[in-house]
Amino acid sequence: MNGTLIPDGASTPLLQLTQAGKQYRQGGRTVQALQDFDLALQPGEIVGLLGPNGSGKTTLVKLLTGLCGADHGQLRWRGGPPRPAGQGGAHLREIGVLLEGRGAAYERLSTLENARYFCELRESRFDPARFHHMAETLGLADVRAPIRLLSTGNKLRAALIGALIHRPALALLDEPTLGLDLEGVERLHELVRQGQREGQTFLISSHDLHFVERLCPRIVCIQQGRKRFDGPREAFTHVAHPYRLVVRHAAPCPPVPETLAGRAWERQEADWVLALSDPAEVMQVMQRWHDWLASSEQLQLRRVDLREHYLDHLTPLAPPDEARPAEAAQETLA
Ligand SMILES: Nc1ncnc2c1ncn2[C@@H]1O[C@H](COP(=O)(O)OP(=O)(O)OP(=O)(O)O)[C@@H](O)[C@H]1O
Repeated sequence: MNGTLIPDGASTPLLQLTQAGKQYRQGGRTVQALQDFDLALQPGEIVGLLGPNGSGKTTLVKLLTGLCGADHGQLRWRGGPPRPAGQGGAHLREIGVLLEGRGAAYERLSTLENARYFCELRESRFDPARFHHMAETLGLADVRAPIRLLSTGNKLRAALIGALIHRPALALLDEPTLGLDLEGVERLHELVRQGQREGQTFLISSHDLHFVERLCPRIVCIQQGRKRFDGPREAFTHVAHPYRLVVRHAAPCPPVPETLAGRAWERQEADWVLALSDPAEVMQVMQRWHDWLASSEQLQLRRVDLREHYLDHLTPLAPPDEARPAEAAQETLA
């Protein structure tokens, strides 16, 4: 797997969160931001945290950094005794955090002064060589200008340096690509990989699917405060039936060949859509229903992309007793 450090599943987790829960009050209403949330992070892992807006990602990051308390749940750090989740403690010095694309940056200071300041705050020695190497890796040239005068992308670079300068064992990066240009994203990749080579653990929350997919061997998906997926990237991106045959046709769809067990045409607006596994299945359907396909208004064959697959993962399943409209509408030509 591209030469990166593969965590040993049997080692003691750097961090272990169990059964964490957090509610907020919003006016007269209660919002369950996190529910029964378990998470173990191994040393040297890069984990991508995905979830729609309001799913609880930032709450999780805040809870791990003691910025918000938990209603219940426990946290262990380096296999130590369990403590109530969401509390402060000495371990916080070993954590670096970027929250909602912002982080450790006082805007009246320069990037250099800011990094020094945050090192002192965490009782860590400031290493000028590391600082200049980080600035160079991220492509930030003017490290002496006040941060408030920098562009949005460069403010983010300054905040990343402030968050990571003290070599935190765990880096929590919430939306680290917000406002970064393409080159900046590549450079951030490099910075994270360098950190991983030094044994750092990263939990990266982002809406940038391609960034997460390229960088993170493990994906955690959260929806409505609950964990919906936690596993290897390959399992997350694996699609059993990756091809979509999309047919625009006024006439009813034909029956699905028996060999495509369990699958059905789905009605998506004006189109009939069938999920297929491989080119052999595509050819089978095309040969069998040649005339129907040939008389269609439009015919398209495409592969499911990560975005679509991600939405499928996160779309709540319809209750079993609720017939899906496409299936209900399906008729046969036979
Ligand atoms: N301080 C707060 N007071 C009240 N409700 C809050 C507070 N912070 C978050 N929430 C609510 O908790 C839920 C989870 O929010 P959170 O910010 O953790 O989600 P998120 O996944 O980070 O969202 P986004 O992708 O939009 O940043 C949302 O319903 C949000 O409205």
